[in-house]
Amino acid sequence: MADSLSSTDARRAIEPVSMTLYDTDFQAFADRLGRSFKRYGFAVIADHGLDEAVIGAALDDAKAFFALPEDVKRRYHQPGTGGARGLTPFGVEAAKGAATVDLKEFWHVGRELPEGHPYRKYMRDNLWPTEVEGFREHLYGMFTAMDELGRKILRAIARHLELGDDFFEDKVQLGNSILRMLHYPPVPAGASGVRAGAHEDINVITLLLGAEEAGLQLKDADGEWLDIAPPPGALVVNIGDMLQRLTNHVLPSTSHRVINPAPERASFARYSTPFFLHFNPDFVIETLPAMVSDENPDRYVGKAIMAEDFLTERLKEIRLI
Ligand SMILES: O=C(O)CCC(=O)C(=O)O
Ligand SMILES: [Fe+2]
Repeated sequence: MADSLSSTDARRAIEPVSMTLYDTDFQAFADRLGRSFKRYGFAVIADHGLDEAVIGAALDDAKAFFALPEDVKRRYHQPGTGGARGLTPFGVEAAKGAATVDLKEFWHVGRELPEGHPYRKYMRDNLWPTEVEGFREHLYGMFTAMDELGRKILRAIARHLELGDDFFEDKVQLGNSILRMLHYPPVPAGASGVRAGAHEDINVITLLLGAEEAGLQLKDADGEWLDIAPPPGALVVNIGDMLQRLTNHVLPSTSHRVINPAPERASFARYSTPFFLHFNPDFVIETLPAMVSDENPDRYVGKAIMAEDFLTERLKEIRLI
């Protein structure tokens, strides 16, 4: 019998693009990726090449941290700071305009900058729990790996948009990017709220691992919710609002959510790890002239905004500041 919560049919499932094509036929990779983004706002990348040991170590440490007693975990919560670093406890974040909070807790790792760097005023120091050995090394290793892969993927997006392959490099190389280690605990029967309410990501692109545990859905152009069911180990990538805005919606930022598990998976936790790749804080987001046409007039005339100001506005909306 059809399950009304899982609406994907095979014809509409996102076809994975293999990262091996990146080296053998970059243009073909860029085109396939670009087509998927234009169609769904999402792409699925197989064979991403991230070191499994790096991913595994970070994930094990995150699981160990989330298993600590609540009062210990809460020592790493800094209320009112945008949740930029450390723990955001269960029951704090809510999707923009949502009535209920999301059924999740998460840990944020950000970029580390040398003493005296001008961007330090935008980036707080990371927090590192002393209870989990190796946490700092493993989590920052994962941050660095995701940051590099994200910049590599942006080269393909730039190729697809015909901007010059290194277009994004000097705009994101010190971006205010965030690695989010997410924990969705088991959902008790009759729980109110959802794991993650419908939202769009704020940033440039998001790289997501761990979405093979069911629940992630995107809202298709016709309003239908489609399951995103990546093959094991694949990377899900989506366009965020900042890139949608820069490209005048040529690349769409698509609404997505994580629905609660089916009864047979309700006693399982879900762990996923989005990396939110951001622009450098002082990059000004202003419609690219090449993305404006008669059919697609500039949607943001006179609305140039610095990446950091855009982020602050949006964090207020999701109750993080
Ligand atoms: O957990 C997931 O699969 C997606 C999470 C997500 O969309 C987010 O944290 O922005
Ligand atoms: Fe998201």
